[in-house]
Amino acid sequence: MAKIGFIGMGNMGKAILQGALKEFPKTDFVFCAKTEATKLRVHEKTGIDYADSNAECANRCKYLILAIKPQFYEEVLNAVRYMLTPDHVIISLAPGRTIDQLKLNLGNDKRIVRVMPNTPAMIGEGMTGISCRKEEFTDEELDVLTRIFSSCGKAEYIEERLMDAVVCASGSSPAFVYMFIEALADGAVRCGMPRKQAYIFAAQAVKGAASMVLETGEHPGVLKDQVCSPAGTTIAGVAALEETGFRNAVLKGCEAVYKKCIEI
Ligand SMILES: NC(=O)C1=CN([C@@H]2O[C@H](COP(=O)(O)OP(=O)(O)OC[C@H]3O[C@@H](n4cnc5c(N)ncnc54)[C@H](OP(=O)(O)O)[C@@H]3O)[C@@H](O)[C@H]2O)C=CC1
Ligand SMILES: O=C(O)[C@@H]1CCC=N1
Repeated sequence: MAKIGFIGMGNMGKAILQGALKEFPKTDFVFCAKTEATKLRVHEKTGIDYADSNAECANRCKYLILAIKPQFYEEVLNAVRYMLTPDHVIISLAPGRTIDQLKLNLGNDKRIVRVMPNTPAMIGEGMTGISCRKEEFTDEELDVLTRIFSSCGKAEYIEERLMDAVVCASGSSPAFVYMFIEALADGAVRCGMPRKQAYIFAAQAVKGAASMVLETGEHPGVLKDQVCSPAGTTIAGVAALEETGFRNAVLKGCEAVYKKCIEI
């Protein structure tokens, strides 16, 4: 099996590497980062070999994962461009960068995969959208891609036009959920619960509710109705949230994410 290379070992690079190490032997990996400090830290922790430069990293792998922030793309692509061949599988994590834009930059003969993971990948509970022109890839290559991203949670192939929606639904949304958990815990603290305990109760409620949606396959509205007793506590809370435009606030958040994807 050919090598899997990472350029960037921050939040997402480390999370994907951690998952993929369960699927592939250590010797299959090589990485590069900007600073020596990151290279040494990751090498000491994982035993994975690192490259001296981004170009060397690209030269030593077949699957190249670009785990850098979008603002560093130009710099990194300029450094690796002449090492990339049509045999490389180039995997971009950047929101908003289309396959066409990347091909325009790197050459039409280059094969690009767009993925949108999320930070729960760090604990094997990620959700990743994968998009590529499948006809450009062999079954073995598609299998390797699935294995890499399934190793850190769920992974699904989607049409590229849905990539910005994936950023809303699962890429950025963990931040919204953490804000919700924080707010729930504030509410419980206000009612007298110690803060540490409040985070556990709130987070477990969110985790349990999410698992109910996934495991029962029920419509979220039906599951909500099961919690609301007539003239009970929950419906009083639901009514208050609706007054403040709770759902609309979330829709507005998603709209802002979507707009930023287009702009970026
Ligand atoms: N964080 C998230 O929730 C998600 C992020 N993404 C996408 O994933 C990508 C990576 O994001 P994230 O992991 O959060 O970013 P981080 O800032 O956590 O990590 C970025 C990494 O890139 C390295 N880097 C920066 N410049 C260079 C360079 N010139 N050459 C080589 N390496 C470089 C940094 O090196 P060093 O450590 O040495 O500074 C660092 O290891 C982005 O495109 C982001 O949009 C996608 C989904 C979710
Ligand atoms: O905020 C960002 O741009 C990245 C993409 C999705 C999550 N984090």
